Parts: sequence; C-alpha cells; structure tokens
Amino acid sequence: MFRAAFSRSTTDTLRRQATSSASASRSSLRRALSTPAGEQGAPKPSSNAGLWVALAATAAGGAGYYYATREHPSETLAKLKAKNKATEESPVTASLRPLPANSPFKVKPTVIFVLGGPGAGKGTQCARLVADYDFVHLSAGDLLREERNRAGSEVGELINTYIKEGKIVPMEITIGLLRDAMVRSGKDRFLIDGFPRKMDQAEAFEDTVAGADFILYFECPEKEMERRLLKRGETSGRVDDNIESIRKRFVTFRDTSFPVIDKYRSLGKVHEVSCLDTPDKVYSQVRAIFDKMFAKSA
Ligand SMILES: Nc1ncnc2c1ncn2[C@@H]1O[C@H](COP(=O)(O)OP(=O)(O)OP(=O)(O)O)[C@@H](O)[C@H]1O
Ligand SMILES: O=c1ccn([C@@H]2O[C@H](COP(=O)(O)O)[C@@H](O)[C@H]2O)c(=O)[nH]1
Repeated sequence: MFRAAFSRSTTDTLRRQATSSASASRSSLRRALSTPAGEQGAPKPSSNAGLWVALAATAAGGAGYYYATREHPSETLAKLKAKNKATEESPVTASLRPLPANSPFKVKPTVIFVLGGPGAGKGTQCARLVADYDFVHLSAGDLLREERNRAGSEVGELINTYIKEGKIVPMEITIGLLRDAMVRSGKDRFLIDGFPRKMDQAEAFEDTVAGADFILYFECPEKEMERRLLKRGETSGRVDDNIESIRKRFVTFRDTSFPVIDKYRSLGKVHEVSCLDTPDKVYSQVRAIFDKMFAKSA
C-alpha cells in the first residue's frame, strides 16, 4: 500500500535534503517547514492535539488505522452521514483520518490534488470550481513562477532552469510554497493543482501538511495537449510553452508524474474526467463529481 511503501519519515528526508543544500534560501525553506505553525502566523495547533493524534494513531494500530481510514470519499461521507446526520453541506474532510503531527492545521483540511498532463486544462477547470464551490485554488506551477519572479529570491534561477527543462523542482521548495500559501489563506478547502508530480512529493506532502481526500485527474491525449499549449504559448509568455520544453514536459509527465496517478488509482482515490470536449462539457463532468461530495457555496 501507499504508506507502507514509503515508511521512512519524510520530514527527516526533507530536513536532510535541506541541510545538504548550500543554498541559503533552501535553508530558509527548511526553517519554514520546521517552524511551528504559530510562528508563521498560522492557527497554532496545540501541541497536545498533535500528541493526541499521534497517540491515537499509534493506539489504533499505526498502519492498520491508516489503512482503515484510507477509504473512498463516498464511503467516508456515508459514514459521516450515518453518524451525525451530516449532509452534502459538510465537506468530505476525513476527520476520521489523523493529521501528521507537524501539520500546520488543527483540523484536517479538505485537500484535492488536481492532476493531468501539461495543458490538459487543470487551471481552466479549477477556476470554475472556485467560482461554484468554496475552494482555494493553489497551482504549484504558479507559486513556483511567483517565487522565480520575486525580487531577491535565491532560488529564482534554479526554478527557471527546472521549468524550462520540464523538470521537477526539488520538493522542499514546492512543498514549502504550498504549505505557506495554504496557511496564509486562512481557509480549509484546497484544490492543489499540478502537484504532486512525483511519488516522494505525495508522501512528503501527506506526511507534513495533510492527506489528500481524492485526486481529480484530467485525461487528455498528448496531441491535444500539445495543440493547446502551442496556442497558449502565442500569448502566455511562459518560458516552457514552446515545442522543445513541451516535449520535455510530456516525458516527465509520462515517466515520473503518471505513476503517482496510478498509485492513487490503486487506492480507489482517483476521479477521472476526459478533457476532450469543450470547457463547458468538461466542467459538467467535474460538477457531477463535486455535487455528490460538496454543497455549492452559493
Ligand atoms: N476543454 C478545452 N478545450 C480547448 N481548450 C482548452 C480546454 N481547456 C483548456 N483549454 C485551453 O488550453 C490551454 C491550457 O489550459 P490550462 O492552462 O487550463 O491547462 P493546465 O493543465 O492548467 O496547464 P499547465 O499544466 O501548463 O498548468 C489554455 O489556453 C486553455 O484556454
Ligand atoms: O509541483 C510542481 C509543479 C510544477 N513544477 C514545475 O513547473 C512547471 C510548470 O508547471 P505547470 O503545472 O505546467 O504550471 C513544470 O513543468 C515543472 O517544471 C514543479 O517542478 N513541481
């Protein structure tokens, strides 16, 4: 199973990676990842709460407890409904599932990973979801571009090189940016767009921030994604919306990112939507999924 395959402590991995880095700003990201949430302006989780979560998880049998709670969201919803008459107005936050002890959240936030190949239409669909449901949309790519453009960023050049080459930026940078943005938002329902792109990122995020409730996967043939990206490249100004970078991004997606979707699929956590239609028609598939799980905010 997912977690069993990744039993090492990701926090330790993050710390090791950050420690071995000569970059000062990587060190500051390391500090950000290990700084207690309260010091980052986040709702400070009571250390007792973290302790109780950890103890509960241990007492309930560690991995067994985890597996028991890693269920399809509709099962979770059914249980919640039966237990306390929750309706679709209640998000499918898996309050049954433990938060990592060092999570910046007191209560598990709703986290949906929005995945799909480059140019599949993730951002387009997320914008619509934000308008209709009460979610914060965080695109990992946007956050990386923002950091790249930030005056004084010491990882700006590094990020730009990775993006141009279609490669995956070291995860301590991306997770640090995501975690900070989640905390800063002050909200608890997130669409995490374009992340995780690698298995170890998925593990690290779930171990240091929060578990994913489900994965919304946009399936699109490469030919169509290439067409969309080249068209977007006419006006986007993105350094990677050119044929050379696009092909490299496809290779990274096929070889490194797709296995993440497969892994979550094997856990029954993937909702797949075909992107080969107009944005409106794609969105009606997406809404069918969200309407089952979340109430409309309006
Ligand atoms: N269903 C669709 N049909 C045609 N064009 C679309 C569709 N959805 C999105 N597009 C267009 O395709 C381009 C890529 O869409 P979008 O930026 O949403 O993709 P993305 O998956 O977020 O891309 P990236 O992986 O690069 O972040 C945009 O120009 C968008 O307007
Ligand atoms: O988690 C992530 C997300 C993105 N990247 C890098 O950014 C580019 C562009 O991402 P988009 O999702 O298309 O905006 C991507 O090709 C990667 O180089 C990343 O490293 N990690």
